[in-house]
Amino acid sequence: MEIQVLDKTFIPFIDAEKIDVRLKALAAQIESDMNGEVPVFIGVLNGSFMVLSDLVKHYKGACEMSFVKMASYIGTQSTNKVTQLLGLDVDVTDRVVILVEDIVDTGNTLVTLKDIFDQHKPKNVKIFTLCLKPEAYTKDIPLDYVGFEIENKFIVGYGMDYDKHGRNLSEIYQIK
Ligand SMILES: O=P(O)(O)OC[C@H]1O[C@H](OP(=O)(O)OP(=O)(O)O)[C@H](O)[C@@H]1O
Ligand code: HPA
Repeated sequence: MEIQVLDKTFIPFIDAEKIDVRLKALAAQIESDMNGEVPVFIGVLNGSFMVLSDLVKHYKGACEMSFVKMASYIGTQSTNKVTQLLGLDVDVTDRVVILVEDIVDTGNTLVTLKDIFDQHKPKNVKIFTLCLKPEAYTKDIPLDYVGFEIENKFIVGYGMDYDKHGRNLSEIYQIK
């Protein structure tokens, strides 16, 4: 059934059961890749709150988790855009970090995040994303765990917003 979010109409795209089945499979894959390591799952707010929660429920091994948020602001010079990481409260030195995203689109967010995390000298940074738009992603950071490769159309729900709305939808919808 079509839904309306603000001024846009969306159609059902990935249902809750399909998301759950995929997360369960990926959690098992991560577990088998860990070889006894205790990973630190790091969700990137706001969008990743649902996916991290549901992913770790399927992860049966030992793990830690936390969330971070990117903060972009204009510096003293109007062209000087600075991006900062807020909330990293785990020492990730020599740890296996799994960055958890709801979506990788252009990859701009990911490039900045990966740079910041690398400065903390982790053993390894792996990238998890529930959705990937391969036509839009032109960066060369390898994506280790991808839930769904999707076409280059705007989606909403399951944590993802359209102008701050629609994050609470339990399924993913695509713009009509
Ligand atoms: O690959 P990109 O083109 O960089 O897009 C992906 C990013 O965009 C969204 O976050 P957003 O910055 O909208 O913040 P939000 O998570 O609070 O919605 C999403 O959660 C990713 O972090
Ligand atoms: O398609 C999208 N939907 C919601 N948020 C996003 N951030 C990047 N791409 C998207």
